[in-house]
Amino acid sequence: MTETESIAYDVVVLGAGPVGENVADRTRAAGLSTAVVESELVGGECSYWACMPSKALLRPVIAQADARRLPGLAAAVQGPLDTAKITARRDAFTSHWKDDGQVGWLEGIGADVHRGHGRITGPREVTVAGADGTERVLTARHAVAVSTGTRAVLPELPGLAEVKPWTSREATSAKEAPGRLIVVGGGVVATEMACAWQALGSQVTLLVRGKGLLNRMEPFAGELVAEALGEAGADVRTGTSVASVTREDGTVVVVTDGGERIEADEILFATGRAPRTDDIGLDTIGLEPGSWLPVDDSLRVTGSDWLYAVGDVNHRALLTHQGKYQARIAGAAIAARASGVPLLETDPWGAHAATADHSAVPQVVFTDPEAAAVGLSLAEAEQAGHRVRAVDYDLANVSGASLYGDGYRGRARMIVDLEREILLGVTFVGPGVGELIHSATIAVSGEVPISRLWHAVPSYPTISEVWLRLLETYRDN
Ligand SMILES: Cc1cc2nc3c(=O)[nH]c(=O)nc-3n(C[C@H](O)[C@H](O)[C@H](O)COP(=O)(O)OP(=O)(O)OC[C@H]3O[C@@H](n4cnc5c(N)ncnc54)[C@H](O)[C@@H]3O)c2cc1C
Ligand SMILES: NC(=O)c1ccc[n+]([C@@H]2O[C@H](COP(=O)([O-])OP(=O)(O)OC[C@H]3O[C@@H](n4cnc5c(N)ncnc54)[C@H](O)[C@@H]3O)[C@@H](O)[C@H]2O)c1
Repeated sequence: MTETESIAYDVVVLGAGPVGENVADRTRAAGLSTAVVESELVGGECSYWACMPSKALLRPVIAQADARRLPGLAAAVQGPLDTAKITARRDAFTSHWKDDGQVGWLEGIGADVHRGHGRITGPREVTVAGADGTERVLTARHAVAVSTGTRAVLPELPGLAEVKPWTSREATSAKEAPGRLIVVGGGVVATEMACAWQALGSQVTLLVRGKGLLNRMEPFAGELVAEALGEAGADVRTGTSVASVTREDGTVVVVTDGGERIEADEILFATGRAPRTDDIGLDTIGLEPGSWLPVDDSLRVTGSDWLYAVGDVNHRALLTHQGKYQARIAGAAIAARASGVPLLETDPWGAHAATADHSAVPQVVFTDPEAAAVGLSLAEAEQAGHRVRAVDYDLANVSGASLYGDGYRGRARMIVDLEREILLGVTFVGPGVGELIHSATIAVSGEVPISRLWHAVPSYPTISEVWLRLLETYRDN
């Protein structure tokens, strides 16, 4: 028989990924009693099957590629990577898929962790079904925050389930490199995982249905990454779709839309994400199960005064750092409303408005070379009706870049809003540029005028001197 317990809180957070954890952090800091519901591991996709394990796999790959561009060091790093040691280090970064540390952290801030599958069962009510058959009804005096994230989407190909394809979960947690790996997709997961597993010992074939990789960034980002993947030995095929896939005697067999047959040991589908909202009780409150949850800038779901959707699940920006930013804002908005503040600071850039989601989202793709961007690309800026100029610079001509590695290849672009003389977007592609993007994020989110950027002097000889070159190029052309 099911035993039901009922507990009242100020706030109930559904989903304890990085975003749910941060909502709880802020509501607890405001003195609100907070329950956090988690059906798998506290820490979410990011900690166990996404950001952390993928970057732990990629870090030695990038370090080796950098070292190979330095005479005197290159010879010392010619051998293959030690995949077993790298996956062991990756396992340590995922705490061996145990969440005691993160549970302890949540308990340390005074949040109650409820393990089990949570479903909304009415206004301000979440029912948690525990694995042991228990049921707890959690009621929220002020807010329910949904931060249930996403899952991988697989294309509808007949017999795909029998092939047992990899999704991002298997690609980030595999113990060994498959001899041959087909990667389907041209987005961030596909390019990062193709780069990682090619270097870790697989022969990778990347099947991209579109014209190129990373198509949300400036076109040169995908071009430079594709070129480097090819040089690393991967077979990058653009304009290629999977017509059928089967597993024959253990071997994966893909037939492409062009009729080519490709064999592999494993196949990874990195073909996008869907919201984990199909089984969280949205129908009980008049919302569509399986849909992304649209929100206002305080992260409150359209039409509701108690339901918030934070992180991946609202589809604003599927990135951990951006979800955590939203969590800080949602937590502050929940706390302000709970304390009866009559007017919230919801104007652009106010304390209760996730304004950066619209105009200043940064992202780093951790491939060799790295691709990093913030704000709008040229195409996005033009589409939005801005009068803009794209200013380009070849990173190879920056002293700091040529010192960084011989034969340095990279490119930078800034998008100048010609009306306001501020930057709408910046993209850097090249080895070592990931750490540069925050300078651009400050320029874009701060709407720093070009006239003032001249006074932000980059140190010599760093790759950051590209800032000076971009300003000179803008001034002189
Ligand atoms: C391979 C890969 C690499 C990535 N690398 C990066 C990166 O380098 N940098 C970056 O910024 N972003 C990266 N991302 C994106 C990043 O993982 C997500 O943006 C981030 O995890 C979103 O956090 P979240 O808390 O919204 O959701 P999630 O991390 O998905 O967490 C949601 C949590 O909710 C739980 N949950 C779901 N439904 C229920 C329910 N009904 N009841 C109880 N609990 C539930 C889940 O178990 C999960 O723990 C990567 C993504 C992938 C796939
Ligand atoms: N370093 C990072 O910041 C990082 C790393 C990984 C993932 N992420 C985030 O996670 C999210 C998910 O990434 P993703 O790469 O899974 O999704 P994505 O939406 O970025 O890319 C999906 C790719 O699959 C292709 N595709 C979709 N359906 C297909 C089909 N049926 N057949 C062939 N190709 C198909 C698309 O054209 C696209 O190239 C992204 O928003 C990304 O920003 C971030």
